[in-house]
Amino acid sequence: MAKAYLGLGSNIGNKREYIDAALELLREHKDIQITHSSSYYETDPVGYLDQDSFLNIVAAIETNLDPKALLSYCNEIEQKLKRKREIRWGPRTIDIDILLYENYTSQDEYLTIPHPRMCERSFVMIPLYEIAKDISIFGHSIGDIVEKLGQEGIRKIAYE
Ligand SMILES: Nc1ncnc2c1ncn2[C@@H]1O[C@H](COP(=O)(O)OP(=O)(O)OP(=O)(O)O)[C@@H](O)[C@H]1O
Ligand SMILES: Nc1nc2c(c(=O)[nH]1)N=C(CO)CN2
Repeated sequence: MAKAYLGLGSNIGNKREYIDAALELLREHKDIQITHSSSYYETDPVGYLDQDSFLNIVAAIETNLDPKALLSYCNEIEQKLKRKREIRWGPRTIDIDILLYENYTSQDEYLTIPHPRMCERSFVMIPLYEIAKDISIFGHSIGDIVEKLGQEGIRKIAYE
């Protein structure tokens, strides 16, 4: 089994329902177990600013799928939940990114791991830090990365 971390985000419609539906579809796969999931965070949009705030979480999984098969299942979930690609970094019902997959690295356009923009995104790093306090990415400890990013534009939501 390989350990991987997924970043999930939604900013259209009932954002929490989309995130929860994606988690459920991940759970339904026989080769994926969700071991931890972070709190939900309301986050200001990054990259393309003229859109609603996002709901973001990070989930830790154990999986027998290889990275490409995992990506293709994540894409399948995005399609099921009616994700449309219209504007780069624009609004979406659901987005699932593979952030890390064991010590695996890959750099092709179809799949780059670690996710190339993760370290500059507080909407990824803060929830990731909540469930993975001891990891390092590109030789930097996650605690240092999170401290540098700060807490601006991200608010933890206290759902029941
Ligand atoms: N680690 C990764 N996780 C998910 N998709 C990836 C990854 N690396 C490359 N990709 C590729 O990126 C393509 C575009 O993904 P997507 O439309 O979700 O980008 P985005 O979420 O809008 O932007 P960003 O990549 O900055 O998060 C996907 O079709 C996928 O093949
Ligand atoms: N706050 C926030 N901003 C984003 C997000 C996201 O999930 N949250 N995803 C993007 C493309 O992956 C672009 N911008």
